[in-house]
Amino acid sequence: MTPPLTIAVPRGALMGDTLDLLDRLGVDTAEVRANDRKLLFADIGIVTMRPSDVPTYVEAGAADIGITGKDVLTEQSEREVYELLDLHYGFCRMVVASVDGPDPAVEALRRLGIVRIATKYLKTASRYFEATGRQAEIVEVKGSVELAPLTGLAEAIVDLTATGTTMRENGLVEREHLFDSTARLIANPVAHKLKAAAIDDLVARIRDLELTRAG
Ligand SMILES: Nc1ncnc2c1ncn2[C@@H]1O[C@H](COP(=O)(O)OP(=O)(O)OP(=O)(O)O)[C@@H](O)[C@H]1O
Ligand SMILES: O=P(O)(O)OC[C@H]1O[C@H](OP(=O)(O)OP(=O)(O)O)[C@H](O)[C@@H]1O
Repeated sequence: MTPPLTIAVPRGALMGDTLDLLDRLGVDTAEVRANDRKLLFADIGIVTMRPSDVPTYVEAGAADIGITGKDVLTEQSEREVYELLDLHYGFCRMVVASVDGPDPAVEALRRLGIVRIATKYLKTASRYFEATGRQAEIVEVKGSVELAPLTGLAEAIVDLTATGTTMRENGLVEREHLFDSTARLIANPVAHKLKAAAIDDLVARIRDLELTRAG
């Protein structure tokens, strides 16, 4: 039988909790867990991908619904997807950080009137510095952002932190907090109408699970 919904499942940090949630909803995810390189599981309606690709697939209708971080949705705010639920896992914080001691970002702004910010989150960072009235040159890096202020590539970073371990091990301290992020359930707007019964049922069952766990 064809599954009623196709769901975009994030790989990486959000994958374990996402598969645990799907298991609790009665989807048997054993095949996904056992196949690290396989991407499409048509029999159970699961497609796996990088979290930052989830909004792309859901907006296009290649997946009816998907799960990704609020950080990803904030960065890709132009995507036409509906955010249906906060799933309360994948907790992390978007912050500005720089090396411990006198803040090099403050110093750069004072001396040059501009600060270099390294980040994977280009729009989030540029919007934040614009909104706070500071001139920033946003330098794109693809990962391990914490390296940038240690090497002189930038005075500060905009990045996620969860336990704080990565920042601590690299001698960085949090300077500003932009927002908290958790995993969110999103839906394609057309699927949300055409498959309303299946999506409403899923949302209700996730809410029930949360109530059961809270109680
Ligand atoms: N340390 C963390 N603890 C908890 N959740 C995190 C952490 N880091 C990131 N996340 C959440 O998990 C998502 C995916 O992070 P992960 O590092 O696994 O992917 P990635 O390889 O960086 O993916 P992409 O290339 O799509 O950005 C983030 O967008 C965020 O919502
Ligand atoms: O506070 P912590 O618990 O140490 O987590 C923070 C780290 O997690 C994320 O990295 P990720 O694993 O996504 O790797 P990345 O460098 O490729 O983004 C984030 O970019 C930090 O580097």
